[in-house]
Amino acid sequence: MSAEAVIQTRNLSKTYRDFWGRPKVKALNSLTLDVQPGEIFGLLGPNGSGKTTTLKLLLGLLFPSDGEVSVLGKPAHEVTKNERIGYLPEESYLYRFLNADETLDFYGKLFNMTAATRKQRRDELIEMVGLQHARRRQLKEYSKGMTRRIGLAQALINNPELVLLDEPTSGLDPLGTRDMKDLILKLKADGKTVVMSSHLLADVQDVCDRIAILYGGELKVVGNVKDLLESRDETQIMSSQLSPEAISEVESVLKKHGATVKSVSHPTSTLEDLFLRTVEESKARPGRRFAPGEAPGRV
Ligand SMILES: Nc1ncnc2c1ncn2[C@@H]1O[C@H](COP(=O)(O)OP(=O)(O)OP(=O)(O)O)[C@@H](O)[C@H]1O
Repeated sequence: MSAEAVIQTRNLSKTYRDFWGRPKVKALNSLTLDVQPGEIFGLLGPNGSGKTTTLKLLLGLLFPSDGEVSVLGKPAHEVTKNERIGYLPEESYLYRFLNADETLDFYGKLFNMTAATRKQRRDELIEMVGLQHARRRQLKEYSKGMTRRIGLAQALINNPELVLLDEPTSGLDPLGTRDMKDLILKLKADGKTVVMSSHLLADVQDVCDRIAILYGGELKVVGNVKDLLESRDETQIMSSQLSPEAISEVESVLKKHGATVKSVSHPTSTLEDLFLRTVEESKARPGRRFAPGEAPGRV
């Protein structure tokens, strides 16, 4: 095992048992992986592939059936290490009748913070997650996006070194998703290690340095996102608009070098990019309408 990894699992397995102790579901089968300090690591996989089980094993909320797991240099079952971890569960269980200030104050007390530290941390976090306007509203009035934000603030109350996020963008609209992704990138910029589980692939691609894909509780793919997505046997050259004559000249040069042109087209952006540009443009110029087929320019 490498000494510096923030998370190390070796042949980690979990079988859920039924009431009688008989094996029911093999949720995780021999998972071996390392997460390095300062990286954003994505755990991907379809429903039921073992992502949440893995996060709960890291937190020591579940005991492995087999294998080893260490987090921040300690065995996962040592719950004192959780003081250095922030966890955003898939569903945050927050007190509906508290407001944002009271919620963070409550969790600050659980970490034995002084009143002055609690106030400072609360102000920093509320600003970071953009809830200043709603800090005195009860959480029962919060939208899904606002609930996710206060959940993240709560997970960060102890200024953790490692942040575990279970489906951080699920149920958020594209604006909320963009904000959450920016917050995750900010955590990395602040030197934290982030592990996030998701089945929303575009979100993972945008923020993660490395990913693991689980299927049926088994690790199928692990690696650097850019390396995994790069197709090394093809070359892409992007130029400004070319005339048909120029394109045929380029084709003949390529032929001379034994290569073939597979396609000539205009690059496309993503639907998320188009959506966000439309919202930005609508905010900036409320009266503006786009003709069918027209789109706001790239920012
Ligand atoms: N407490 C439990 N008892 C029995 N089986 C469980 C329990 N928790 C999870 N499982 C099963 O273990 C498998 C892995 O579940 P897990 O929640 O880890 O998957 P996941 O990848 O997080 O799924 P999702 O994307 O739906 O959140 C599934 O087959 C699930 O039904």
